[in-house]
Amino acid sequence: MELYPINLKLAGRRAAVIGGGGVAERKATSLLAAGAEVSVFSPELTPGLSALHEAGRLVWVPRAYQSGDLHKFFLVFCATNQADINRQAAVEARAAGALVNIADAPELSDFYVPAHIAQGDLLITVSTGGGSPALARRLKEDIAARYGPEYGQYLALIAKLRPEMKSRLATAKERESFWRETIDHEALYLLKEGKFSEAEERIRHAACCTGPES
Ligand SMILES: C[C@@]1(CC(=O)O)c2cc3[nH]c(cc4nc(cc5[nH]c(cc(n2)[C@H]1CCC(=O)O)[C@@](C)(CC(=O)O)[C@@H]5CCC(=O)O)C(CC(=O)O)=C4CCC(=O)O)c(CCC(=O)O)c3CC(=O)O
Ligand SMILES: NC(=O)C1=CN([C@@H]2O[C@H](COP(=O)(O)OP(=O)(O)OC[C@H]3O[C@@H](n4cnc5c(N)ncnc54)[C@H](O)[C@@H]3O)[C@@H](O)[C@H]2O)C=CC1
Repeated sequence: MELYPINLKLAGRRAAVIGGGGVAERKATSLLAAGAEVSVFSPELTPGLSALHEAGRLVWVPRAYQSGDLHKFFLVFCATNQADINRQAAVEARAAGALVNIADAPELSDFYVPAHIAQGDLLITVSTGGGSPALARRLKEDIAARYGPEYGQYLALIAKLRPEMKSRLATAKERESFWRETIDHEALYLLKEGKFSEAEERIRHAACCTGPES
């Protein structure tokens, strides 16, 4: 089935994770990284989830999931090792208006979590449509080796220039061709070498030599 790719803003949004095992920990960790308010319903937690709870990063409801638990959540992850409980919780969550991910039932889920790498605001995701999470993970590792932190730094520099170029270049068409032509491998190389000010200088120079008059 064709999936629709979308990157969600989760700051201040509530997410529930049912279950406290390894899968729940992976989901809770990436939710927290995106700024979600996470509640975990589970009689037990992995050491990693316990540490997050002790650090005040998430709410732990220390018991089995009960019907009535899932009001007012934007996302719900059903990640216990009990297939029937996961399905029951999913039905309740969806009826309450949440989007639901069921760890052991892709076919019943509203969305899948892709493998991802983040370098600053650069986010690269890999999905196999549920066909092979192991392949998604392997591709992610290959991509992470190819696109290092210098890409996040480069993005931060050119993102800063965008408002300026918007006022300098009058039409969307001009801006489009400027940005398409401006990806600069030399600047990326300088960033990789740790030469931040040289890279910034180079990017600024390319931008300042462009304008309606040039
Ligand atoms: C459908 C989906 C639903 C969802 O969870 O969103 C789903 C479902 C299932 N995964 C299972 C197993 C494994 N999952 C992983 C790892 C990851 N799984 C993730 C996502 C997804 N997993 C969604 C589809 C994503 C896509 O489109 O490909 C990643 C990418 C993201 C994340 O979880 O954060 C994360 C990589 C983290 C990273 O980046 O490192 C590994 C590998 C490993 O751990 O090394 C294994 C063992 C090897 C294998 O099976 O491939 C099983 C049990 C199968 C069984 O019982 O045999 C099911 C259920 C089923 O398939 O029925
Ligand atoms: N989607 C994915 O990425 C993956 C999914 N899976 C599937 O995900 C499920 C969970 O896997 P793991 O975390 O490895 O399992 P696990 O056995 O380590 O953890 C299960 C957790 O669920 C809790 N639990 C059990 N009954 C509960 C209830 N009624 N209410 C609340 N919590 C309850 C347990 O206390 C435990 O913390 C399995 O069904 C597995 O097949 C496995 C690997 C990856």
